[in-house]
Amino acid sequence: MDRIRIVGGEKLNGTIPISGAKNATLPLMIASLLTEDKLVLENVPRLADVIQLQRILGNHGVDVMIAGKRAGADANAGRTIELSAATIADTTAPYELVSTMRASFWVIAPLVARMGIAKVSMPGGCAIGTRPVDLLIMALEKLGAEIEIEGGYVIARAPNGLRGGEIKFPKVTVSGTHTALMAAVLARGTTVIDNAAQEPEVGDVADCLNKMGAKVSGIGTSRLVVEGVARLNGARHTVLPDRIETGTYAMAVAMTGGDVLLQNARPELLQAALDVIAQSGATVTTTNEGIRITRNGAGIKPVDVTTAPFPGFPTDLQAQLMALMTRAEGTSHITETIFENRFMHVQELARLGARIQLDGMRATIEGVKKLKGAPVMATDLRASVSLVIAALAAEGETIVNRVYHLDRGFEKLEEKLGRCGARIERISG
Ligand SMILES: CC(=O)N[C@H]1[C@@H](OP(=O)(O)OP(=O)(O)OC[C@H]2O[C@@H](n3ccc(=O)[nH]c3=O)[C@H](O)[C@@H]2O)O[C@H](CO)[C@@H](O)[C@@H]1O
Ligand SMILES: C=C(OP(=O)(O)O)C(=O)O
Repeated sequence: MDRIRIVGGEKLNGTIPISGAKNATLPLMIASLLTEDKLVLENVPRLADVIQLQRILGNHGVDVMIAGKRAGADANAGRTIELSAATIADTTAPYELVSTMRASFWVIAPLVARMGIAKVSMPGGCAIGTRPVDLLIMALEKLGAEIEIEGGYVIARAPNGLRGGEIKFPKVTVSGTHTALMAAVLARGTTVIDNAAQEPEVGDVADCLNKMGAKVSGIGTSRLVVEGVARLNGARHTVLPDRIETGTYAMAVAMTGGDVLLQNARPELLQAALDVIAQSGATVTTTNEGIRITRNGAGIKPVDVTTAPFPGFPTDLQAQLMALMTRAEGTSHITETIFENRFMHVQELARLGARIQLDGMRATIEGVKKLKGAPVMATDLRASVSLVIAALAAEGETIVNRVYHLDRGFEKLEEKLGRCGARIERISG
């Protein structure tokens, strides 16, 4: 199993190119199931999750080509992928494939919308809470699907097709909104999705669906209106930049000090996080090329932050911010409101010398003068990268175990940080 070795203490200086967003790429790939024509996606990050989803879609009969080559021939070949679901070979998504990644459950919506039936294993994904799918099921039922749960599978049936309906989510859910959207685009009549997630990745998927001939309005707001159409066509779409990768590297620079341009990053995708980074004492500047983060000399200031759905501070940056606050000059508070068990990084950060107390969903972080390297274990995607951030500022060597978590969502992490002066390497095997 690969590990990452970091020797802390170096400032970061240089340029980090920001990849396409994982959390947009996955539902965009799944949207290919909605049409017989070719969907071409550009700026696709080469990540373990993307490769796993290629396998899952392949199982349904989707032909996936990467920059002109067949999927699997050269996983690192290109950032343009072509997905062609001319025929759907299989409407079942088996446990072995779905259990590793939560987003793969979302195939349920396009499959039932196009084929009238889908049988999908209950999902896996990051261990950050119970992560139920009741609201996804509710959305499908509102559009006329009949749902049965059997042997760990959700079976959705709509032999006569889905019909438009009113969906009001009792809480903001990204997965629920993706599911509702992908089901509604091929339903007969109008669907209204209230309290829809406004996360930029949802907007990106809705934009792509419209390029495919869907009629979605209200994009970027909490009320989406979808006029169903009989069929969708192919399209070409460029995945938006990854705001979580952007925020992660911004916090890494705020942690180590230095001066880094986050190339292709778009500030409007993470304004709440950039505001917090600025409050912490780093300078955030928007340039034509992206976002520049600098911290030279000034100490890290404590902050008080609560995670919230977009446009609030994202839960996917909570662990990284906590790592940054371990070195703040004073006491910080971070409250997690989205996932009930997203504090797995706390005990690992403690191995490096962090002082963090948990009281339910609220963490109190007392900044320390020094962190010291240690062996640590990655527990989930964002928790793992928080350990990298802490290690970059820790004295001596840190070994991060279970790096496969990082590989799910951070493309070329060692290379991107290494080019900016970090002492970081992957130890294979
Ligand atoms: C692949 C992907 O895009 N993952 C992101 C997505 O996850 P994901 O789409 O799974 O997160 P949701 O927005 O759906 O979940 C938000 C909250 O709603 C709850 N809930 C959700 C569905 C449901 O049927 N019932 C229910 O109670 C969840 O347990 C959670 O407490 O959005 C999260 C919140 O921004 C991010 O942290 C994840 O990185
Ligand atoms: C939690 C995440 O992913 P997933 O929803 O796939 O578990 C994430 O991207 O931070």
